[in-house]
Amino acid sequence: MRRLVRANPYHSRVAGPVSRRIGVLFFCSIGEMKMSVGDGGEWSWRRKDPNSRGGSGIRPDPVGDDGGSSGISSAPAGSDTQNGGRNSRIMMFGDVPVDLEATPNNPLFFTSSFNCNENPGKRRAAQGRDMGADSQRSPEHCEVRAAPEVVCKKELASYDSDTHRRCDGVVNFIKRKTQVDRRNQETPRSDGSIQVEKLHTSIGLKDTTSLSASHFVNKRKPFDICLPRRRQLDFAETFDHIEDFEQTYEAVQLVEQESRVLRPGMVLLKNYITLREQIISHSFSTKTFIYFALNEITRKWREIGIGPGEFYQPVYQDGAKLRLQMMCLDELMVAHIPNEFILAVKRAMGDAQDLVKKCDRRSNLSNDLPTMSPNICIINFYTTSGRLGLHQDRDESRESLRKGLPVVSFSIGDSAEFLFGDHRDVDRAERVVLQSGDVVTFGGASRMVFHGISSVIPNSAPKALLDEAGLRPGRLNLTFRQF
Ligand SMILES: O=C(O)CCC(=O)C(=O)O
Ligand SMILES: [Fe+2]
Repeated sequence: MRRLVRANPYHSRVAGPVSRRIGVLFFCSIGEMKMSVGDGGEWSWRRKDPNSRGGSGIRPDPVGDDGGSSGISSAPAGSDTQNGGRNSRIMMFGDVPVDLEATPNNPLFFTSSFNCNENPGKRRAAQGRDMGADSQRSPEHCEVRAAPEVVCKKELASYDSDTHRRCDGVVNFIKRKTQVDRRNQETPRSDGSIQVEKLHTSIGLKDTTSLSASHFVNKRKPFDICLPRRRQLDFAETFDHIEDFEQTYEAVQLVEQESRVLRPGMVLLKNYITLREQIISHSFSTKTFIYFALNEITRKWREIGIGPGEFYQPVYQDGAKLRLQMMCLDELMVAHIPNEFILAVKRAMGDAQDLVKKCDRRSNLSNDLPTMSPNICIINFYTTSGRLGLHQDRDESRESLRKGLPVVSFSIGDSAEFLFGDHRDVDRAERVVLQSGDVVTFGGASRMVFHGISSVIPNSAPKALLDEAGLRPGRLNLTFRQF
């Protein structure tokens, strides 16, 4: 772990008053802490059944009125018309070997985070916990959706024996899924299910397969996190403007400036990106992290958008559209996590650990906030109406969850209200505003903390970020994890 230079303005500001820190720690220590280890070990990012809302909480349940968590990307529909009514997007970088074990009970794509053949009552209860009206959707959705996944498993087996690396499995799989979707004709039936007829023989799908769950409609123009007509980020040019950017950026840092331990294992580094810049000038900095992130992500997004992985909007069997958008990534489009991101994450982790230690000298970091090596990066983009329901991040391996390896989350763009707590209960959750440049780390005793975004605060992004980088109004969030 690379250590922060100690003599820096950041450190004089990070810890905050002792009384306050103790208050936070005390409060948290008496809270009920659930450390349930769920389906760790399964790769289930963005593969959750959009109809299953909640489940074991593996993926976010976009708050309240949203259609649950998604496949590779999700975008709850909202009032934002600028992007066609979608209010969040997700994409993923990563370099994680994935063991794909598709079975009818554990299909790989769009699966629920709970077992499809599990007690339907239990599942329904889980779905209904905080999901609003849509929670009464039929649990069969999950079961019948196993069909294409089984097909894909077959495909995958042969794919694996090709030259492709095994770790491409997820992506290969998704590609197959995309092909299945394209080559099959879907006809709604009177009972609400969908008859799928094979149009292409090489896929290996049975002649007809019933699907009662969501399917793919409404292909749209690709989403771009930068506004139209903006030039693509040009690094050389960008660096010329960096001083201006920094000044403006700092000027709009409005709210609390103080980094602090939010609860055991959960650290907020305020205004971190800018502060880092004051300290490190000799290497890739976190200021450039913003630009780099935008550049990388925008580029990837565009690549993906024009490729086969277009967004689509699934529908319920009654025709209601899920309030999210999904995207399938092709293997060619999976990006490794740029090294610069990894460095920035490691530094942030080191600084968060320093803060924990500073607050409690007796802290044992390997328990309280262990170090992780990021190999997954999930990128969310929230437009100004975006939000994300309280959820636990439990998609990582059992081992990773058991060790409490932290999630490190960077915020860029508009500020947002971040909720966190021991329960999936908005009323009981604590709140903190995350601004552009803030980093939140949660591991150790907070690894399974419920968290979410209740709102994005419009017009709160650093102006320069919009002007210089052309970022669309909204919030970009990058979470790094170790599988
Ligand atoms: O946007 C955020 O700050 C949280 C994102 C998150 O919790 C997730 O992607 O799992
Ligand atoms: Fe999360």
